Amino acid sequence: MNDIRLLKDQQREKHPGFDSYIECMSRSLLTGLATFSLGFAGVYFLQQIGQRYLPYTKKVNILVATLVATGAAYKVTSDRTRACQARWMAVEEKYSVLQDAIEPADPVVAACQPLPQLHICRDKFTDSSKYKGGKQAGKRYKAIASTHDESSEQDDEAFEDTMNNQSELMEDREYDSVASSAMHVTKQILNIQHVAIIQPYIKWGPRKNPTKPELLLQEAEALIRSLPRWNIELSMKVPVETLDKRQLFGSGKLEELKGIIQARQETGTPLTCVFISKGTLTYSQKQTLEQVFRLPVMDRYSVVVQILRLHAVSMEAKLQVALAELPYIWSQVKDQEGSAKGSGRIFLSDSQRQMLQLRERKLRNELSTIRSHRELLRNRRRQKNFPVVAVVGYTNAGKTSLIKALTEEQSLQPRDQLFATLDVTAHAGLLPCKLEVLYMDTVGFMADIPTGLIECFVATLEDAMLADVIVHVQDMAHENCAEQRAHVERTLGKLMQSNGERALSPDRIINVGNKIDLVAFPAGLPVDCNDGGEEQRLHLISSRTLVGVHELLMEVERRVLRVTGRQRIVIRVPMGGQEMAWLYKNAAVTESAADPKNAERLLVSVVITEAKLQQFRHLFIRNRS
Ligand SMILES: Nc1nc2c(ncn2[C@@H]2O[C@H](COP(=O)(O)OP(=O)(O)OP(=O)(O)O)[C@@H](O)[C@H]2O)c(=O)[nH]1
Ligand SMILES: [Mg+2]
Repeated sequence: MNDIRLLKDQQREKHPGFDSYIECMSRSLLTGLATFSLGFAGVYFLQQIGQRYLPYTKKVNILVATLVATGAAYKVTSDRTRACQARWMAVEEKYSVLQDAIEPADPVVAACQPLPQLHICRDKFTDSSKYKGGKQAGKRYKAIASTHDESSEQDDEAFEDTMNNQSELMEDREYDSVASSAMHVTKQILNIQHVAIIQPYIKWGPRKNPTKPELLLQEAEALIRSLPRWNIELSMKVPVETLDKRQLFGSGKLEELKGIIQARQETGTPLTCVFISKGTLTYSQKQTLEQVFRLPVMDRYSVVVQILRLHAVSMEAKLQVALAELPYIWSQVKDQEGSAKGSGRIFLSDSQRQMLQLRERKLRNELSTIRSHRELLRNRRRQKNFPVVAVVGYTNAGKTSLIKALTEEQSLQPRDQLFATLDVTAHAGLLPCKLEVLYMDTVGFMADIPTGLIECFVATLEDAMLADVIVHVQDMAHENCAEQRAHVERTLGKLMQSNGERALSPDRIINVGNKIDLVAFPAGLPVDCNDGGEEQRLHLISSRTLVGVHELLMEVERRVLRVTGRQRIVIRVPMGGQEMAWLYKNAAVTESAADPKNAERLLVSVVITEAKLQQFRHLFIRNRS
């Protein structure tokens, strides 16, 4: 059964008109069958009447009726089948015309190998809703998130319905062809890619990047390695005067690069695309470079989109990626229109523009529905009074690994890939005092990612910004640790400001230096990573070997209790009284033992907020006295 489905999917992939063909053929067969039945019934009926006047037997009647009905059915079916074929061809033709209209007109570029298509199924997350980490974790999270009332279940059902509608947006062939032509990204990445990476960098001047070109190149390589089956065949850094030139590189440099790529094509594995590690290439830069290299050219934006598409598991992440693609396509359209020496060919037809506008509206609507659901979940969490600890940091710093170490949730799968986590997910964990907290895993930050791309993910960080405590994970083994830290702090600060959230007080932030197992201590520790007061102290840990994780857990407990105004106290309560039930409901009971001085009383250790403690006093202690 699966094979048939796979075969059908392959046909659909190859022939856009496949669906209409199948539909048409089924209808022809049904019409043939109906004609046969009607024809048979009609002729048989006439023959029955004629029998009165003609000397035919019943057998002859049936024979004649069958012959006439078969003839009629054959005629109708063959006519309809021909119509079917014509329609199929028309749909195929329409798609090929559409492709021609948006593919580069240059025959050389058109002859470039198409980008690969990979069917990759990832299952890092257990569910498309707001938690990950296996059945058990799912259950725990659901228990935490749910208020057990009917209205919340109805909300969830309505939400599920909305989710089903959203899949339509994901299956839009017209959009897919526009996106693949504008960004060279494909919906399914199938084949092996052989990539040449070129890292342009400004050698001097005010626009020089503070990060060393070697590190920029390393990051570009890490981006490509995040795509399975994409192989790096060549990688080089190229100095440029400015990143805005029409052909990006000077003419001499361009010739040199062309020579290197050509030589490579003739001797080694043929390249399938060139990745220019610049945020966004303008339309004319891309056109020029594609013509020179005779290969499809991708920029950081389109490579990141490809990675995001691969890692987006939940519907929210998929919608966000879909929305993140639109600014890029529009910017290419704008560039092409603005370019005086444009080829004169229209990049997008009017109907395609309308389609993009409509798509954007729909995506925004769907996302706002999801966000209100997220807010609902957040409110439920607040009602339940669980402290929330958000884990943030540069991509690949080890956020997911740290949560795995803190919660011992085995099903979490950290991966050595950039943007492996694309959903904000919650994971329950216990502090040493037995207080339950929720750790939020978040999307990683990255420098030199165009704002349009990241903006769509900002909303997912809302949970992080509203968290009680923020754990900022830094990769100590990365050469660029200090710059990465500064980038995360800058971005977080900006996000807080633009959202009007409470300021990011140092009290709420715990700085964690991860991967110390990879660092030769102490020389490997960047000097500026450990300055600042006690609050900004860097907690050195290894999520892999678990060194320092317990101490970090103690620190998380200390901060959570302080920031949320909770305290650990021991209360003496009567055995079997209302007090105990009240405490279980309103505080975290961490231990209870019989009171050695009074057999009728219990000593209960609780973690409780000041407000709840006042309430307890008011309800029970004052009444007693
Ligand atoms: N040696 C070592 N490797 C680590 C440590 N922590 C994480 N890693 C590795 O670093 C890689 C990235 O880990 P993740 O936990 O997925 O990182 P992340 O920050 O969640 O990454 P994104 O979700 O992609 O932003 C994985 O290969 C981990 O195994 C550590 O303490 N030591
Ligand atoms: Mg992660």
